[in-house]
Amino acid sequence: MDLISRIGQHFEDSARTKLDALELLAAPIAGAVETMVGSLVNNGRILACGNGGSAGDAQHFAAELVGRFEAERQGLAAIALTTDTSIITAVGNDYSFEQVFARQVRALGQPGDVLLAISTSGNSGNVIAAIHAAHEHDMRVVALTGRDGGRIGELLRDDDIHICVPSERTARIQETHLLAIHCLCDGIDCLLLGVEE
Ligand SMILES: O=C(CO)[C@@H](O)[C@H](O)[C@H](O)[C@H](O)COP(=O)(O)O
Ligand SMILES: [Zn+2]
Repeated sequence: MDLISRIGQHFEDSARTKLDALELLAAPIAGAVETMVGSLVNNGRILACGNGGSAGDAQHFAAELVGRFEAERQGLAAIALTTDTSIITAVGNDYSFEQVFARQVRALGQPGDVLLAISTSGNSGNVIAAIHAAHEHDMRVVALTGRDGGRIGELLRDDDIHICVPSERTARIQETHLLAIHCLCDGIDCLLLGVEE
């Protein structure tokens, strides 16, 4: 396949994955918006974590809450647990890489806060450990996963929210995660500000 055809295939696959996911994901995304707004209006914070491309997604989400998405509003309390290389290297070096997010959840998380846990496989050990830490702190979890949801899908509680992209391909799952993140940002603004457009 030549490059132009490959690129066309990526565009088509990406668009199809997103459209196919709509029916399955609209309700959990809406539920996640309500969960996050419920936390934010009660002085809660959203902590976000993930590895690789999902670390970028965690930071993207936090930037749009602390900064802004499309509407002008006050900054909202979100922290990406992926950005402080001193914390990540110290915890990874002194404890284990599995603890790099959990340690931060235990240090920063308060009851009523929300953990946004992002993993395309649903099997990353440090994201799983962060979910356990969040549960210990009476935090609810919004999990963005893919494939069959992996181990994360099995450990979520009834009041957590699972947004599981029905695809087997990491790139497609990540692309749909970004769409879901923008839906979260838009929904949060909509509920907080009554933004219609
Ligand atoms: O962005 C990509 C692949 O598209 C990679 O950086 C990817 O995020 C990394 O391999 C992650 O370690 C995968 O972890 P996960 O999504 O399975 O939790
Ligand atoms: Zn990627």
